[in-house]
Amino acid sequence: MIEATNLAKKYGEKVAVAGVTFSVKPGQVTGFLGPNGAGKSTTMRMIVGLDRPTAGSVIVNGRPYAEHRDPLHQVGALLDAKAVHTSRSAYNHLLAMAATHSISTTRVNEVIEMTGLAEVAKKKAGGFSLGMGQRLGIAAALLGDPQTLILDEPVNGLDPEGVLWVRNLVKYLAGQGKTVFLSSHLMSEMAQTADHLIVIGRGRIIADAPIKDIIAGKQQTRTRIRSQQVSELADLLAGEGVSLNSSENETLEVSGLDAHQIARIALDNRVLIYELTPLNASLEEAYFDLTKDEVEFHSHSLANSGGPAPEGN
Ligand SMILES: Nc1ncnc2c1ncn2[C@@H]1O[C@H](COP(=O)(O)OP(=O)(O)OP(=O)(O)O)[C@@H](O)[C@H]1O
Repeated sequence: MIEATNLAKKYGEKVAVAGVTFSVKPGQVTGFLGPNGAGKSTTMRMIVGLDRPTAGSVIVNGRPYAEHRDPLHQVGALLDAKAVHTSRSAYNHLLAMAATHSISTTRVNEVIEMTGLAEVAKKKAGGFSLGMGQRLGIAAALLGDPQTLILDEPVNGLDPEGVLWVRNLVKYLAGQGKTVFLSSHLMSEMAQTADHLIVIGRGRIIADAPIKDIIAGKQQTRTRIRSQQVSELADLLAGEGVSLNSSENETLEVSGLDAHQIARIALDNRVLIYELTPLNASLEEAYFDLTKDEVEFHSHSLANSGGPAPEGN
């Protein structure tokens, strides 16, 4: 269990975290989402005592991280996968960690197996690919079989098999009653992994709810229609509160009317429809809705910038 109370961090005049109160509960996967610079890493770093709060407090499993006598058994964290001795092998890196925390060599071998590092364990970590580095960081986080796991962008750089593995691993650990807190920018992945979400923007919590409620909170559901008479149908459906979008031939996306209403109008007007699909709002849409005013670093659309620079110049 992680409990933050009015937790705040300023770097000089820059407010990175603006006094957040939340709890991350055991037995479920809690996702931590937010735009670049929103304060996710800073919050995670404060949880494990790597950054000192400017105000407020955070406790893990009942006490501040630094007050635990067996920290690796309490909290496993992956915060910066590059934070290893580059000249040490993965095996020796984990062995050194284990030795200073009374963890057996058997457990070192176990986490190496679990994370798929067996073949490269004796190689220098400095030569690892991004994905291998991530696996080593996850191995280190799991070393003490901790009650609470904090993973900052754990799937960054992992191949599809690795992404699936992390998803299954964190779900399994949550199922064992552990507390799992992870950040990711991959919405589809988060949607499949997390039970609960905390969304942060400009250092403030903007949502803290079960993921299904966050997706359901996206107000307008859309329906996709396919028909050879889309323009006729569009005229029939148009009205106040209805929005219509036709991006493909014979296809119309409608919001403001449900599938039943659309079917009724089509039938009454003898318009033949060959597809009528309610489109569930995605986490990505809900996320964009929630964070649209909170993005610090905006990208420019390709349409405005004239597209990407041509290659080879
Ligand atoms: N050591 C530091 N010194 C000064 N400012 C910092 C420092 N670390 C973070 N910040 C600033 O604090 C804010 C929050 O940063 P943080 O890294 O926590 O965001 P984040 O949500 O993890 O972003 P990202 O998704 O890009 O990793 C940003 O504006 C960042 O520039």
